[in-house]
Amino acid sequence: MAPSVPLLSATSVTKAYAGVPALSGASLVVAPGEIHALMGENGAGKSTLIKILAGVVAADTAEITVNGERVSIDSTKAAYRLGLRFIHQEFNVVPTLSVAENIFMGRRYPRRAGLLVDWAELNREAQRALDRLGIDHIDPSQNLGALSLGDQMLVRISAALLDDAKLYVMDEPTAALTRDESERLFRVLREIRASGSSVLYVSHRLDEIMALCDKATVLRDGRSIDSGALTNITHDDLVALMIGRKVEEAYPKATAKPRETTVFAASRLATVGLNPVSFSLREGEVLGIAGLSGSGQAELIRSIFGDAKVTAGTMTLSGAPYTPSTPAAAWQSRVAYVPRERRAEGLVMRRPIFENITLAHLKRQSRAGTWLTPNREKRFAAELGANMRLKAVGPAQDVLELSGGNQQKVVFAKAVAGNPRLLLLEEPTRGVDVGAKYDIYSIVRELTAKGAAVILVSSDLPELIGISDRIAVMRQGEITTIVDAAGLREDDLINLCYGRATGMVA
Ligand SMILES: Nc1ncnc2c1ncn2[C@@H]1O[C@H](COP(=O)(O)OP(=O)(O)OP(=O)(O)O)[C@@H](O)[C@H]1O
Repeated sequence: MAPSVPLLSATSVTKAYAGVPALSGASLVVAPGEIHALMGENGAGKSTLIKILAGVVAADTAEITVNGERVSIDSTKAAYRLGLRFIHQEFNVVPTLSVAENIFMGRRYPRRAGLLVDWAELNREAQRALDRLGIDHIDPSQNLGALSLGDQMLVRISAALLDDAKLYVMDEPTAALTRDESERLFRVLREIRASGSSVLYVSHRLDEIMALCDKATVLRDGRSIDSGALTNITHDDLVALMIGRKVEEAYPKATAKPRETTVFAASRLATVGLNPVSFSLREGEVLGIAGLSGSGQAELIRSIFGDAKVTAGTMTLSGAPYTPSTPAAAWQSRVAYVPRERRAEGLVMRRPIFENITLAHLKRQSRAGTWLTPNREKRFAAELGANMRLKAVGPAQDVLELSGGNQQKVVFAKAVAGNPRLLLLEEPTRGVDVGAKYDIYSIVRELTAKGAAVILVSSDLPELIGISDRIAVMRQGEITTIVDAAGLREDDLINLCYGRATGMVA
C-alpha cells in the first residue's frame, strides 16, 4: 500500500528570538484522521511551532505542506484558508463582546431583510454550536469576559467546531475544564477523527494523552526527539523522552511529619459564596481542598488572602488574630498565594523575572536590610529559578517572553521567596511539565519541613492525594468532610466530591 499523504507536514522548522533559538530544525507530520499529541518540557518550543502554523509568528526557515502541497503560512488568514483551526488561550477572543458574537466572529451574522443583524437568530445559532459540546449553562447573549476560564475555553472550542476544518490545534484545552467537560470534549475529538479530520493536541497531562491520542511527537530544546504511535510506549518512557531523564516517582516523599503547633485556624469563616467553615492547620501540614469547580474553593482562598470581604467568623495566624484587609496585608503577614489565573493576577508581564519574584516582598526585605540592590535581587531570583529549572535567558528577561509553564514557575518562585508561614496554592502545576512538577512538589516539601503550612486547591486528584496530609472536600460552599490523604483512592475522592456514598467514611 502506498504511504498516505500527510495532512500536514512541517520540517526543518527553525526560529530564534533575539538570537536565542526556540526551534532548531523541528519537524511534525500529522496524518489524516488521527489525534496527534505534541509534547515536551516547558520551553521546548511547542507553542512557537503552533504559532508558526497559525501564521502568528514567522519562522526563520520551514518547509510546510498541507495534503502534499507546499504552502506558506504568512498570516492567520492563510492558515484559516488551509483549513487549520487553532484553539488557544491567547487567540481570537474579545471579552467585551457577547458569547454569540465571539462564536461568529469573522463569519457572516444572520440578518433580517439582509440588513439588520438578527440578534435572536445569532443567539439561537450560537446555542446550537454550544449544544454540540452539550453545554446548556452558558447564555449566548452574555459577555464572554464574565465567564470563568473553563467556560471561555468551551466557547472557543464550540466556535472552532462550527465549520468542518482539516486540522484542529488545541493548546492545553483541558487546563481549565472539569472532568465532565473534558470527557465531553474528548467525545467530540473522537468524532472529528472518525470523520477523517485530525487534531493536534498539546498537553502536559500524560494520562489524557495516553487515553486519547494515536501518535505523539516529542520536542526537546527545539528539536523533535521522537515521533511515533503511542501503543507501544509506557508512561515512564514518555516522561524520560520528554525531559531527558528518568523521574523515579511522581511525588517526593515527605521527610517530616506535621508538628503539633497550629499555624492557621479558621472558625466559622464565611463570605459571599462560602458558608461558615472551620478548620485548623499545623506547622508542616498540607491541607488539600477537593471539590467540583465553583464549590467555594476560590472564595475560601480569597478570604484568607485578604481579597474577599469576610462576612462572619474569625481567623488566627500563629495564635494571633488574623484580619487581612488586602492581599498586601496578607503578604506582610507571610501568607503567600499562587493564583490560578497567573496572567491576570500573578505577574507583571512586561517586567523582568527578578522584579516579579521580589515585588511582593520588597517592603519587608528592605526593613530587614537584605537583598535590596538589583544585583542581589537578580542573584536571589536566579538561584530560585535554578532550583525550579526555570528556562530563561537570565533574571532580567521580561516574563512576557517566557513559555507558559515557565511563567507559572515565576509565580511559584514569587510565592516562596518570602519564606511564607502559610502558602495558598491554586492549581500550582497547571501547564507545568512533569519534571518541573516534581521540582515544585520538592519545594513544597522543603517549606513544610521548615514549618510552613500549605493549603492546596487542585483539580488534579493524584496530586491532591500525593502531596496532602489531609483533604477537605468542598461542596456548595461548604466543607462537607475532611479525610486523611494516606491510602485514599481516587474514586473514593471523586465520590466524596459528588456527594455519593463511598462506604469509606462514616
Ligand atoms: N516572544 C518571545 N520572545 C522571546 N523568547 C520567546 C518568546 N516566546 C517564546 N520564547 C522562548 O522560546 C522558547 C520556546 O518557548 P515555547 O513557548 O514555544 O515553549 P513551550 O514548549 O510551548 O512551553 P510551555 O509548555 O511552557 O508552554 C522558550 O525558551 C521561550 O522563552
